[in-house]
This record gives sequence, structure tokens and C-alpha cells, in this order.
Amino acid sequence: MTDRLPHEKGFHVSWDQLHRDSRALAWRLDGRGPGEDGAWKAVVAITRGGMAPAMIAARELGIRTVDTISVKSYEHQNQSGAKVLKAPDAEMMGDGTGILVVDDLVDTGRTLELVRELYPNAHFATVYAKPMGNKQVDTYVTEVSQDTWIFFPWDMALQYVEPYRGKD
Ligand SMILES: O=P(O)(O)OC[C@H]1O[C@H](OP(=O)(O)OP(=O)(O)O)[C@H](O)[C@@H]1O
Ligand SMILES: Nc1nc2[nH]cnc2c(=O)[nH]1
Ligand SMILES: [Mg+2]
Repeated sequence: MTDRLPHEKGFHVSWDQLHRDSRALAWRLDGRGPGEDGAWKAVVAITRGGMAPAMIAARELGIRTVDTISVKSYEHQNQSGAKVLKAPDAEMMGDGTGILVVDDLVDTGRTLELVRELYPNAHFATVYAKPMGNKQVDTYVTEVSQDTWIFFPWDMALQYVEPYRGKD
């Protein structure tokens, strides 16, 4: 995106790391919902990146009601450049009370800002957060600097590398 700083650093997340961090996120949220015993009503994943963390969190917290919201961001000059392509069940969502909205990360905060406008009482959780967007998140696990690009396991593959001293 045009308003993002250049990314000087890379933060590479393996499946194992993502699993551990998503579990840590779930444990932080345990018992903090508005229901009986602090239960949450449902988990809503922001697709696509939120789906794996949301699945892991739903499993940890014993939540079987899982829905999705799909947000597409546009690179226009105006701030209203994000659009909902697929909304979760309206009756279930209400104003967001008791709903755990999960995404993999918050960067500028634009995606969460839009979802928050729609469901102001939902709880917003991400695994990773950058400073520009972290005020949009209620709970997160790890903060990385704004000039860091996070590489997720679904965007990577194992590759052969030459030995440090070159081939024999
Ligand atoms: O805080 P922001 O600046 O809005 O950026 C964060 C969003 O960007 C990425 O999703 P992306 O839109 O790239 O789509 P994807 O999840 O389908 O990969 C990421 O998964 C977050 O949803
Ligand atoms: N994979 C990935 N997607 C993003 N979308 C916005 N910021 C990021 C990032 O750091 N990594
Ligand atoms: Mg996303």
C-alpha cells in the first residue's frame, strides 16, 4: 500500500510458530467473553489470513460457531477504500457483543477499523501487530516494528541454499 513504510526487515513465521502464537492468543482470551463463565458467542475470522489463527483459537476455547468476513482494501486516495465482500450472519453478529473477531495481523489498522465500525462491541484479536494499527486491536500476542514485513507459512516454501563456502 502506498502509505506503508518500506519494509526493511522480514519476520518469518513457521507453521509451528503460528500455532504456538495463536494458542497463546486464545489463552489470553479465555474467560474474557460476556457470557456465563466468560464464554464467547462465536469466532469470526477476517479472511483469508485470519482463518488459521481463528480455527486454532476456536479449538482452544471450545467454540463451534465460526463465521467469516471478507474485506477487500483498495489503494485509493480516500479513506473509504475498503469494502466488505462477504459479511457474517447478521442475526448472530448484532452489534458484535460476545463476538471474537480474529485476524493474523494488524498493519495500518484500516481493515480492523472498517470491521469495528460495523460491529463496535466485538472483541478484536490479532496474533501480530504493528504500531500504526495496534490501537485498533483489543488483544494481540507479538508486536513487530512498522518497517517489518511478516511472512506467513502459507506464503513460503522450503528452498535449497548453497553452503556458506560454496559447492565442493
Ligand atoms: O491493518 P491493515 O493495513 O488493513 O492490514 C492488515 C490486513 O492485511 C492482510 O490481509 P490482506 O488484505 O493482504 O488479505 P489476505 O488476508 O486475504 O491475505 C492481513 O491478513 C490483514 O487482514
Ligand atoms: N503477509 C503480510 N501481509 C500483510 N498485510 C499488511 N501487512 C502485512 C505483512 O506484514 N505481512
Ligand atoms: Mg487479511
